[in-house]
Amino acid sequence: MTTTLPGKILIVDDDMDVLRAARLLLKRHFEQVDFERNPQKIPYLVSNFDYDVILLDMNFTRDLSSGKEGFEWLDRILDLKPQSSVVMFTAYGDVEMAVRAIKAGATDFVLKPWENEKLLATMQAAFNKHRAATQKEKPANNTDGELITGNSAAMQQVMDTVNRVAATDANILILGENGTGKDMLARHIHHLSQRNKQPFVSVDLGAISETLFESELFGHVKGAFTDAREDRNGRFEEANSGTIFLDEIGNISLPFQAKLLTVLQNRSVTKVGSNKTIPVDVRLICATNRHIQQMASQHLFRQDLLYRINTIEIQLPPLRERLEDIVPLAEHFLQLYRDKYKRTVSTLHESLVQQLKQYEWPGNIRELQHAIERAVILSQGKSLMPKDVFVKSPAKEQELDTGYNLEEMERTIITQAMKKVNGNITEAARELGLSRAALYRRLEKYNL
Ligand SMILES: Nc1ncnc2c1ncn2[C@@H]1O[C@H](COP(=O)(O)OP(=O)(O)OP(=O)(O)O)[C@@H](O)[C@H]1O
Repeated sequence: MTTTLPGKILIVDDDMDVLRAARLLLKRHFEQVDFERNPQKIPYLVSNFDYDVILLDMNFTRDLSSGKEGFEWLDRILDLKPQSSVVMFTAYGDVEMAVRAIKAGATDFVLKPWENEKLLATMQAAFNKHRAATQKEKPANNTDGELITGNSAAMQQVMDTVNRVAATDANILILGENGTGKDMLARHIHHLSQRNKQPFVSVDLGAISETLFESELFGHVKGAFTDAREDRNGRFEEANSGTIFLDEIGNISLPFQAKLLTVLQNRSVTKVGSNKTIPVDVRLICATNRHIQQMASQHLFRQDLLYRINTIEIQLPPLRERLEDIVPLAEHFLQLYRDKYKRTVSTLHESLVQQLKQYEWPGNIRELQHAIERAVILSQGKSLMPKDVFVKSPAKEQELDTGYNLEEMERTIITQAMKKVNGNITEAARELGLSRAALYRRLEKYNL
């Protein structure tokens, strides 16, 4: 079972190979991924479907490298739906063009040929941003954000620490696998702190390109680079007198670690293109899913920066080590989505409770949340059953147990090969001894 975000994605590109490969990757992480070769269809699609993120090519056929068409379509999309999250897809590593696109309202950009991880991280960040922006419009009684601590000893210990340190200004480093609730805990700490009337600014460092790092965090002044037409505050200034949450801190390069350290030591920022320092008063919370102590001992993460950020270290346990919390969390999500989707399902069936505790939950709480959301949407009875939640039996996923049905065997082998190479079509085709085109045909045939 892979983690699927409940998002709708649209990819618009005139290159069919790009569309297929990007869709194939994103389909495994988002609920719905549509694609379109003809940009003229954009107005119809954007007006009629609520897309969370649109991945938009900058250059269609008319003028191959100026990006002009991409800008025109970006404008059109934002006219139709100003809240849209648009990620620009460009084959030309032109930083100026990317910065211009972001100034024109795009959320981010990705260069072609892309790295799967990078494209995915960018799309997930754009999705989160779009959901955060649109959720602000929901009524205040929305309970999406309620923190469930459960009964496990591991979580009790975490909450003891949180309650003791939240009101102080101590810097906190939250460690834990993906989906364990680091972001949610950071917000909770801010909420318990004396700064809770001030801003909480969350920055996903893993999703910011190196070229935009400084400008995004520290701001820039007019004229600092082409298209910097006005002064812009960075995220540190936005967080002034509140809390700044730096997520994926383990992902930044050594030169940027040095820049960040300077800001933390001096408690001031300098905008790109300026030499004036601006004092900032922020409480710092950082998070990472990486083994940061080990990175420090391998000189991949600066030890002095680590000392700065981990005054208090909180380790969030993975869900498989919080077995007692699985049912309270599942029940919480059941209520949440039952109300949201106006369904009648009200309990977890006993057989499901057993399976929920046996499954490993590699995607942690996020995976559980999405599994319950999908199950509630599809549910028909009063109780959620194992088949509603575990679309495939988790224990059998790895096995090649298909009898002698050739088509089934081919499907299974292709699925395993794709998994092994993380969805890289060229490598999978090589593994399977097929051409890329032959592999594409089979992926389409089996709807993989
Ligand atoms: N204790 C909790 N109670 C209720 N929901 C939770 C809890 N912890 C996490 N969630 C939900 O699980 C999802 C993932 O949580 P969150 O984004 O905080 O995890 P994360 O560790 O920051 O993930 P990543 O490392 O991938 O950024 C969110 O939708 C959040 O609402």
